[in-house]
Amino acid sequence: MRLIQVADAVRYPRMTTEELRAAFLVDGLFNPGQIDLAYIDLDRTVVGSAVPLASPLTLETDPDLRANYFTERREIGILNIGGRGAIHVNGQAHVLAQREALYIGRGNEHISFSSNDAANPAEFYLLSYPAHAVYPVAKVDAASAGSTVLGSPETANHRTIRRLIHLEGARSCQLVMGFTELSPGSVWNTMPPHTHMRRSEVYLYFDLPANERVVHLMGPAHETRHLVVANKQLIISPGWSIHAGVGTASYTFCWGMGGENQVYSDMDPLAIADLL
Ligand SMILES: O=C(O)C(=O)C[C@H](O)C(=O)CO
Ligand SMILES: [Zn+2]
Repeated sequence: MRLIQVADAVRYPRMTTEELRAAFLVDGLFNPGQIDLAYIDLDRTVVGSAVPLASPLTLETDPDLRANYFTERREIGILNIGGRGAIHVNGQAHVLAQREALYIGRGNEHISFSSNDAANPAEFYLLSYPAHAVYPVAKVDAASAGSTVLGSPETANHRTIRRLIHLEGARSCQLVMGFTELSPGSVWNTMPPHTHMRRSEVYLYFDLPANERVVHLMGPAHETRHLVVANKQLIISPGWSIHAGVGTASYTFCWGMGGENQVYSDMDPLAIADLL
């Protein structure tokens, strides 16, 4: 498992583009026929992907976790961004269509992934944090997701936020997870921006055409930087950083958070005019 060491707010202003990308951007996920995992030293986040082809893939523990099995002390949120597939938890199959999610709580020893059609494989995105208690395995489909429409076409930020794992939905210890769909013609996410020192956040950008990019903004309001992000790349956002972006085309992104407060609306809002 790769280890990613995130930079702090003091070191961050002097970092080069290459250093910023190494500390805050994760790529190389979603390899066909593989499970890929990365451990981030911020809120002990594990991100990963599973793309099963003809044979199922089993989620093994990793020596770095010093755990007998992956969810011995962890919970996982999983969003399928590919074709139809199934997640098998202790022998029970949970079928997930595209954009459906599964919460797996602590204490589930046997987890594997399969695709219905190897030619159009499921692409499971995994986001995991330590868990202190057991919450039940729960599937979340589009109909049961909480949704909020924000922004407007005039400001190119019209979008639908879909909350999958949260206080009023599938319950968890610290994970809060969902995805945001940009409406056709809208390209801005999370603008005006916010921070939340109580939680770090991870953004996985997807459904972005191969030659298009998202210019992701990070940093404290008075010291912003950008990261140019391609499809299926992921951004790590510490509590002190804004997380917003503008695409050269519409896209979708999965957001997920870990920390000590699961209230989605617990944000410290910033005005656009505060940004430097
Ligand atoms: O477009 C948005 O606005 C978002 O999706 C915001 C994220 O959900 C977020 O930052 C939650 O803290
Ligand atoms: Zn946020």
